[in-house]
Amino acid sequence: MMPKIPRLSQFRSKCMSVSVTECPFASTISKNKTLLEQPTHNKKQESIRTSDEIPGPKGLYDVPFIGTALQFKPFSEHSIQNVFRLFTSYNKRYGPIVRARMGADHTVYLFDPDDIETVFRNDKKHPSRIELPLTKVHQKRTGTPLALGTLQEDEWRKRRRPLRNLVQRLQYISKYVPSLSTIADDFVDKLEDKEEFNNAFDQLMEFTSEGVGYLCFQRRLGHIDKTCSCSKSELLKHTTVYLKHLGEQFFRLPLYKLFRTPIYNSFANSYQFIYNFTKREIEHFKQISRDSQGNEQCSGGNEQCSGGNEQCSLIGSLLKDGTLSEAEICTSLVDIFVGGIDSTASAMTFLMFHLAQNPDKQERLYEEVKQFNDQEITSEILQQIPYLKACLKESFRLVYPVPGGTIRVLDKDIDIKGYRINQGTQVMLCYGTSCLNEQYIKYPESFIPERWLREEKDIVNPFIHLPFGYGPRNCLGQRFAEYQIYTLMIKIFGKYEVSFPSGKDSIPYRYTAFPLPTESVTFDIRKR
Ligand code: HEM
Repeated sequence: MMPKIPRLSQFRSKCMSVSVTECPFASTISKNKTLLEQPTHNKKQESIRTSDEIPGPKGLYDVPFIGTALQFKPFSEHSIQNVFRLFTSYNKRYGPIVRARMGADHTVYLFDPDDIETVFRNDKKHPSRIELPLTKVHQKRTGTPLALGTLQEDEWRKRRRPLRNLVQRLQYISKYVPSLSTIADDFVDKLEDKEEFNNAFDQLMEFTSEGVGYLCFQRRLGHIDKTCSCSKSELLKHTTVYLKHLGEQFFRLPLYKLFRTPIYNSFANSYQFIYNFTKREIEHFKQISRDSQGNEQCSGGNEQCSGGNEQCSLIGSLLKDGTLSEAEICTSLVDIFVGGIDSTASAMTFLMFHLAQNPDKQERLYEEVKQFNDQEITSEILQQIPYLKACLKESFRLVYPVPGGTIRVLDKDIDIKGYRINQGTQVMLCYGTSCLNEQYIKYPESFIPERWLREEKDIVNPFIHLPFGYGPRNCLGQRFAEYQIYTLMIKIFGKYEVSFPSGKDSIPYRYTAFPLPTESVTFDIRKR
């Protein structure tokens, strides 16, 4: 169940009354910053205007495809990999509701958290997402089931239900925390006697693939190699190639629809490798089950099971559930495996960066986590780290994990800011840019984890910061990702002081699906 988010009206009055002198962060923030302004209200309009009247780029910019191309380099300063900057410029130029060309169709961009809330609250039971063109072509040619993220309606519901009952269940995922703790210990052992944590993003991918691999296949993949800083695993190599093509598919001319381009072949080859690997794991599980016939199988809900039991696996639980075919189970495991690698590694890279840049915040975190650093991390410990959770949330706000926000396709007509947006329209909910807009959040440029702590958090509208999405189509792996991040960060920040090499003050990145560093990242580390 998603936690219920209160409506904005319940806390707006409090939010509006905060002044700089009352601000709990006043010591760390310069006082000449603009105060939070009142977000625009939805006013009842006397006559509703059509969506054609929504402000946005017009003329040549409104011509299908050409209009989209003109918004990007070399015709403008914006690049496709940093598309959220284009969204920000729309907001500045046209206001809180904008309509612009995206390919053949129009997309409506919403920036006001009130309006984002309205769309989410009108989400149907089976929210639609746009199709991934490369994946779709691949599925047509090979006949493999489509990924969960691209399914719609009943097909999506059928696939998501058994996964939701396992991967989103606290009790089920908590079983994996001790194993994640061991994996984190192995990872931190690699840093022993080192003064640098080099190639950090790639190394963190090894950690996340080891963790999510354990969730999917109930065994260690051996990606954390103490002797080298970059795993040579074929599986990880293919996953990296697959994720790259997956993320870049929107930014390429879809020539692969006409013939098998080198990019298509590389994508298909990597997918097939991961799929075959997963299929072998399923066969292996079935063989073990046959060999130990008569032993009771654990579907993951067993209180006594630590998650280390061979039979307490996601594969076993999905086979036992029986609603998905074996091919669908295989595809679902691939979805989970690939979904949890670069996403979580990117989140940790930027969290470490923000903490390295803010030593006072890092010190507060150290005080919170130092007591747990030598222990096996348990789900109880993960209830006692509010500051680490706030740090992650704040880090996500500054480097949004998805470019700009999320897309929904409207299921019915909705009236927003006096305009009728018709059923079937693609709507981009731009909370990923609004959370950096001082109209909606105070001191947007500053890293202030404190704003998310219980005492303070209700001064921020929750609908401007949803790093894992919202509603029935939210991120399936949110809980697992968070557990992985918390476990490793406790181990690292409980033992090391982390800083960024002098002379450097940023990590250049670009978005594929997630923000990925464009150059190797190194942190300086000093044992406490
Ligand atoms: C920090 C890490 C992660 C971030 C920031 C993230 C973010 C997201 C977001 C924003 C969505 C779309 C939600 C929406 O449209 O409302 C999503 C979907 C999804 N995520 Fe994650 N994710 C992360 C980690 C993971 C992990 C670890 C897994 C697997 C264990 C995973 C599996 C998925 C899947 C399968 C979907 C598609 C869900 C569907 O369409 O039903 N993600 N994620």
